[in-house]
Amino acid sequence: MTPLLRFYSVQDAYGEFSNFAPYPVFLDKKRWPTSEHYFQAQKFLDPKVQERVRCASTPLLAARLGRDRRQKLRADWESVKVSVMRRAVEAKFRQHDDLAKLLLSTADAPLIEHTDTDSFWGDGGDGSGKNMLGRILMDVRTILQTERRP
Ligand SMILES: Nc1c(N[C@@H]2O[C@H](COP(=O)(O)O)[C@@H](O)[C@H]2O)[nH]c(=O)[nH]c1=O
Repeated sequence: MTPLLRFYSVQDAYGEFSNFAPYPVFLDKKRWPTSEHYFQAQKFLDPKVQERVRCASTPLLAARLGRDRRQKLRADWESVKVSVMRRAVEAKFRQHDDLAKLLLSTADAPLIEHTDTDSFWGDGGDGSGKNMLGRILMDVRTILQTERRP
């Protein structure tokens, strides 16, 4: 059995898989400093608010802006958030070949966002979470494996 591969902090092993890792993505005709900036900005439909998130100086500040409920969340957020994340993560790995190679080097290892602060995107710390970010990474890995198979 391939051992589980857990990641979370940018500074730790496989921190490149975190949305906070400093890999810009180009999407919707704009450059986003991290996939987190893109993801958080999509919570809002107002282009001015999106732009404020895009220009946040760190991914943590982008996440704070995205999580600030003084700004109204778009009404359909719950139904679109997984596809938004998929789009951000796929762009990140397609646009940085070093990252694509790192992802492919994990072969068939289960990828787990290991954190007790998030049981939707992460594993909830005890494995009870949905690990949606890990699942999306594994889906992107499958796409890249299929495309690059000789
Ligand atoms: N890595 C990481 C976090 N986790 C990330 O937060 C995002 C989900 O945000 P939300 O849906 O607003 O709760 C998603 O990218 C998830 O991977 N949160 C943090 O505060 N610090 C961090 O280092």
